[in-house]
Amino acid sequence: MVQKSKTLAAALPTRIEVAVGILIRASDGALLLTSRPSGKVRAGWWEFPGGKLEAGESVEQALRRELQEEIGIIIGNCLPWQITEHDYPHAQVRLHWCKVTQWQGELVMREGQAMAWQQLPLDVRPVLEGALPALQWLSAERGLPFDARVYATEDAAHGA
Ligand SMILES: Nc1nc2c([nH]c(=O)n2[C@H]2C[C@H](O)[C@@H](COP(=O)(O)OP(=O)(O)OP(=O)(O)O)O2)c(=O)[nH]1
Repeated sequence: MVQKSKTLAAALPTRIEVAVGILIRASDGALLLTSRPSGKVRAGWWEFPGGKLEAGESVEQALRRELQEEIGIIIGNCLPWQITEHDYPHAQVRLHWCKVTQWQGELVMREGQAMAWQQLPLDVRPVLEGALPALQWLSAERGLPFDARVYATEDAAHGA
């Protein structure tokens, strides 16, 4: 039994820790979505900006670094919100969701992404499945209905 558990543990892929920022615009509560750059898995799909934690980094440190590197802003706050997990064929991820309401600098898409300020329900498609729980909770917070089926469909048009 011991040997079997060890083998099983060795076979399980490591869960990847990801820091994700929900940027909320003060004037109207809009949410920032960005498209995944070419060269990445699911290129062109829409997501909230963020990325993987590097060794020794906290969620806030990783989010601060990723948002500076990818969209050119320096965040002023990082309010931990939810933690979710999702299993993709390419990776098993743990998503650390933070709300961000203050930042400095102009948004610059440094990896050739597209960006869109969005109200719920989102107009952009397709959206990463791993982001759907966050969209569901955000919708609930705003008293809005949520239907996961309208997101993440392969045949839906890209972008709005
Ligand atoms: N940023 C972000 N990642 C998400 C969301 N939903 C979701 O499932 N993910 C997943 C997709 C990826 O498997 C993982 C993020 O990894 P990534 O490859 O984009 O990270 P990264 O920017 O550090 O990229 P790299 O250095 O490996 O090129 O988290 C989301 O809303 N935002």
